[in-house]
Amino acid sequence: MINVSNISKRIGNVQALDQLSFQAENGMITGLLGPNGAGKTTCLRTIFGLLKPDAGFAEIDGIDVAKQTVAAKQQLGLFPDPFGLYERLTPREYISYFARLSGMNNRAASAATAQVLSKLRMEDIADRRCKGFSQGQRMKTALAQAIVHQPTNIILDEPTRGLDVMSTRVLRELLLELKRQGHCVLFSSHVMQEVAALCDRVIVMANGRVAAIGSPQQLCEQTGQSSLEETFIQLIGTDEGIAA
Ligand SMILES: Nc1ncnc2c1ncn2[C@@H]1O[C@H](COP(=O)(O)OP(=O)(O)OP(=O)(O)O)[C@@H](O)[C@H]1O
Repeated sequence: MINVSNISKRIGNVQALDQLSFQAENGMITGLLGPNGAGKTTCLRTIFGLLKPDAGFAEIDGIDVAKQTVAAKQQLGLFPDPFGLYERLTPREYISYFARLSGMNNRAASAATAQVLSKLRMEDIADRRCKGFSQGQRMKTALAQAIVHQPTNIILDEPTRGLDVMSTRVLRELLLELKRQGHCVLFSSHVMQEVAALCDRVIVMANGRVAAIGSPQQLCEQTGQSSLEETFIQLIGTDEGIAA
């Protein structure tokens, strides 16, 4: 479970996060939806311990990220940019390298790598070099890297940005599978339909703040709108920077 409590963060002259609070539960997909500049990336970077909040705190399974960063990150996986894989390595080499970086010895890293390769049904590509991989194969490798240390929680920043339709579908299936396995999945997006199709709960963000929280259906009910598009426009005040 991820708990964001009253986080504020100023970057230069911009109040990127302004008393932001929400929870993302296990066994659910939670979406952070907001227009460009809403603060989504800043929020995820703070949860991952890359940025220190000016006020407030983020907890991963009850562990304060700023105070016990290493312990908190053991329960957290960050989905990396699938376009930045080490091309000369095979997925098995790449994933086990990251498993060792997370503190596992060679034997544990090999076992964890084999397990995640099987979990994501990647055995057929496990020992091929990543160079030349399709987007879907890259994405599976990137996701395997994020979850090889078996974190309960996974965060993804705009994971479908730049992906083709097929790869987007692969990623959606993978996220739903992680949810079924009881993981807490938190991802950011500015694509409305993606959030509506995948998320159990949506945190609508604008100007570093929570504009509304609820399931897609609850958000429609709250605003009295029948379409999500109208709902988000009403909540955020504009549709600029939000994609259908
Ligand atoms: N390193 C930085 N230097 C200056 N301003 C920054 C920096 N990082 C973030 N900001 C500002 O903080 C605000 C929030 O940015 P953030 O990247 O978190 O938004 P976002 O919701 O992820 O947007 P996008 O959908 O465009 O990626 C923006 O106004 C942005 O310009």
